Amino acid sequence: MPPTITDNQTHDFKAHYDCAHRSSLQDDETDDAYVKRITRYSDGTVKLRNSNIELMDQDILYHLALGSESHDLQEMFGDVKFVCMGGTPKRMENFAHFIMNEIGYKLPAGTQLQDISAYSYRYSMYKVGPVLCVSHGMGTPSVSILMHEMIKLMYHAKCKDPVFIRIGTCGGIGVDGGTVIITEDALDGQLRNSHEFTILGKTIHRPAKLDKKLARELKSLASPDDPYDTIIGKTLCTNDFYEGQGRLDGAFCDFSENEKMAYLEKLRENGVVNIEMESTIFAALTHHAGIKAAVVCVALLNRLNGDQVNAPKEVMNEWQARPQILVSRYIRKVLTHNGQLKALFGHQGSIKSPRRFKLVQQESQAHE
Ligand SMILES: O=P(O)(O)O[C@H]1O[C@H](CO)[C@@H](O)[C@H]1O
Ligand SMILES: O=c1cc[nH]c(=O)[nH]1
Repeated sequence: MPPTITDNQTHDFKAHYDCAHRSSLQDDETDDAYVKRITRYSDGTVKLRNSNIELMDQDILYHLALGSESHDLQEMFGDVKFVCMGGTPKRMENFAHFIMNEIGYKLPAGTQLQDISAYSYRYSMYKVGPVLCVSHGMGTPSVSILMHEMIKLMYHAKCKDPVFIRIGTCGGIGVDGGTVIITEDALDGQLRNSHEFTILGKTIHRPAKLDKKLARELKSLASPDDPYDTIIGKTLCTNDFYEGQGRLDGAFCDFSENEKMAYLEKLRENGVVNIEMESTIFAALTHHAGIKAAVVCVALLNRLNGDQVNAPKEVMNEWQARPQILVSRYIRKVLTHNGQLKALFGHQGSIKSPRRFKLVQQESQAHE
């Protein structure tokens, strides 16, 4: 059973979590080995931490418009290695076109990229060989629902060791608009490195841990030739864009500009470099599922200078391509290392290709 923590214990959740968790370990078992044992079969395919699912005749992934009986999920998704997520359907469609070009993937003759989840009218999903590109909407509830269904999809499809990456936007703290930020630790509104869940009326916390090695690997793929900075730092995850992020320009505001600035300075002193709205739930659920994950966002503004997102549309489109370029370098690197890029797609190429993004994006917009 996961640890249960009551309200007055939340300050001590880490000790409590560690204690409950340690009691499940077998002799001499490390934490990593324990998580691997309960979340992976011996061949690396995803194992669910919920035995109810195995007992069901069928599992309907309602918000994806897919089902374990209505679709051959293993045939459709069994080769997926990377699940890339971001807020908007358009961003993920653009990314699908971009990554298709980057890995040289060819769709079967006469076919086009299609939104697999179109009939859910909730999320959009595109598949480009081993890469799934999925929109997750805004905020915790939307991401949480998607994550449950994506993790179950990985299980039904028998995917081996998938990597999940959120490709997002954020407000920077002391960093210029256009800076790419890789999350080191995701913090909640009270600066705790966990996500708070209310389950059966009880408050529990799950650690919001991302894969540090993956974060460093992504950082190493930033090129000195990139005309922007790529940094690693802590990310604050809030439940709101306006008051929740200390903005003065919401429909309501009961704090002063001085109070706002003192709060943002406090965040900065705590190593927070950006604010967005999905990182803790994304980190907590991937960690709980034993899935390697990262969050890469681009800052749309420096919150120390203001609240309004007012960069021109073309500038913002170019900024939003930056995390996608970094993630595509990573995907190419992994596929190249596994010999898959050449074997699957007969294509090697270079892993640094920011200029190509614009072309692919323009082509995809021309198809709208
Ligand atoms: O750009 P995406 O990934 O949608 O994410 C960010 O943008 C939204 C707010 O504008 C929030 O969901 C925040 O996390
Ligand atoms: O300031 C910002 C910009 C994008 N997304 C956020 O959540 N906050």
